[in-house]
Amino acid sequence: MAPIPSVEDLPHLANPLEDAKRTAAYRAVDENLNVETHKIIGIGSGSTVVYVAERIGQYLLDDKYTKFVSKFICIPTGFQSRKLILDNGLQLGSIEQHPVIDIAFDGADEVDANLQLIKGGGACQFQEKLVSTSSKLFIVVADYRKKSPHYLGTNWKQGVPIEVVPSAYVRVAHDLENLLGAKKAVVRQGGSAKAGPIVTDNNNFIIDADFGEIEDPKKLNIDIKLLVGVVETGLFIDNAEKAYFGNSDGSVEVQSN
Ligand SMILES: O=C(CO)[C@H](O)[C@H](O)COP(=O)(O)O
Repeated sequence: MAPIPSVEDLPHLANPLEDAKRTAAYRAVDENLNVETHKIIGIGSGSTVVYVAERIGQYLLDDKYTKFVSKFICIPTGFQSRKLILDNGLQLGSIEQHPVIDIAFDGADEVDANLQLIKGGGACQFQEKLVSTSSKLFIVVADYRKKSPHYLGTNWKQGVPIEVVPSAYVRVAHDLENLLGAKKAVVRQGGSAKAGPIVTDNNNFIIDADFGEIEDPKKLNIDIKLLVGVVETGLFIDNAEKAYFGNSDGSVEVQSN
């Protein structure tokens, strides 16, 4: 028996930002996961959702919850999240087998006051969108830096991540700049870890398109989706139910519509 550690008694992590991420994730799980009624769980990608999987893994080890949590089927949003599920002893499933998800948790790059999101900093937004829009309840976990002071694009300056079919990247980048007014649309590179573009879990490329501050994310999302060659955008519209923002002082702000 390993009772679930209470959020208040946790030893500090290496830095306050990690503490903020962990507190947000643990509270999001504790306050939204219903072990008796939820069976199919979506697990997103990024550094904050690591603590979501960790918390659900703690429930699994607590005798009070084992019988429920051992029956959970967790649906990943990519390679990293598959590994998180397995490393925490949870059961892995696929969205083909479970197209309706009870609850999904994921991180975000920026969240506005209406709970519209930019996602895809980790290049997983297609599968993240597939999972979050297949979920009856979608909960965002983030640290305080992700809360937008105004429009999307105020804090997240890297641009809207857009997954594109590789052969269409020049055409899409051109259309983003010339038809939709992006200031810059660049194919994301692998950096020192890889020569050439990043290839997503679906074998596509990512274009980061800088639209500055985005006044109407709903319209922009539709406009981008209509471009030939676009697989999915990193604008998550009218999808999230709540966002948990962890602060470095240990407090958590919960935003809901
Ligand atoms: O969208 C994502 C990956 O594609 C991530 O959820 C987003 O980048 C947030 O990551 P982190 O929790 O590390 O800040």
